[in-house]
Amino acid sequence: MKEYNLEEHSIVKITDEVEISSTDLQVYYGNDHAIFDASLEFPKNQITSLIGASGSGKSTYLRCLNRMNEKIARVDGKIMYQGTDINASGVNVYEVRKQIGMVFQRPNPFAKSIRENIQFALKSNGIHDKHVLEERLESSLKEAALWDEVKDELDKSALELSGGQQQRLCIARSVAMRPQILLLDEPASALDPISTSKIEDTLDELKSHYTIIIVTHNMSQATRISNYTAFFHLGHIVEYDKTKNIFMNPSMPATSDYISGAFG
Ligand SMILES: Nc1ncnc2c1ncn2[C@@H]1O[C@H](COP(=O)(O)OP(=O)(O)OP(=O)(O)O)[C@@H](O)[C@H]1O
Repeated sequence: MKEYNLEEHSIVKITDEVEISSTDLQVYYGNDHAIFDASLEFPKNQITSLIGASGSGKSTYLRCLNRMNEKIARVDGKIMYQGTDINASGVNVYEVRKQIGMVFQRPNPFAKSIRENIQFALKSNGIHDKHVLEERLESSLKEAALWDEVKDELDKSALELSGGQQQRLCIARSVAMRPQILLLDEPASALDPISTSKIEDTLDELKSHYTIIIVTHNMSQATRISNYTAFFHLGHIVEYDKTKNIFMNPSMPATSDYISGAFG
């Protein structure tokens, strides 16, 4: 692979309202420095894609945004959300994760009914009113575009759903908590093209209510769904801009080489 000057980068300041941002974020796994000086601002109610070759640090960075890394890595730097640094002492990690939900690469529903998958976390958070629980069940499944397919079998095991339906159930489970931000780590990479397209349509609908940050290896997907894109290389954010600029007119040689398939 060609060597690039990683001291140089091109990161736009966004003009839209910022929902969450990182400043000079560093992540270390033991002695390995995995993320270098990552400063980014994410626009509210829009979709941002994180792209880059395998091992470039996309998932590590994403996981920092709701403190999923804190047991496995050392994280320095600030992540500001609603005026608070989420890593500051005294900040409750469970509250952070209620506001900033996460959907993983492999669908991971609980081995419970569809209804329980949605209502379990709500009940654990003190919501026991049956009317509220049923309303959240229906609204979340509708938001994740799954309601019409499952409304007559809500007590069926989630494990009997297809992979694509399971992933939409995981999205519904996240939105049931009424977060502000949804983080998704390659949510469609294990799915067929039709299920992928349904997930993309769902995300497009969801962005009017949620700020969405998605890791994807699929550059056509980033082009189709995201407003902004950040390109990662060897733990550095090399370029961040509106998606159309990243793909039509990249500023940095590494971005240009990556999107034209020279490596990755
Ligand atoms: N739990 C971990 N322990 C130690 N090192 C890790 C851990 N997770 C990731 N790394 C290292 O951190 C670097 C970034 O990995 P990361 O998974 O964030 O990259 P990525 O761009 O998301 O890759 P992929 O696209 O393959 O998922 C890599 O060198 C990886 O080996």
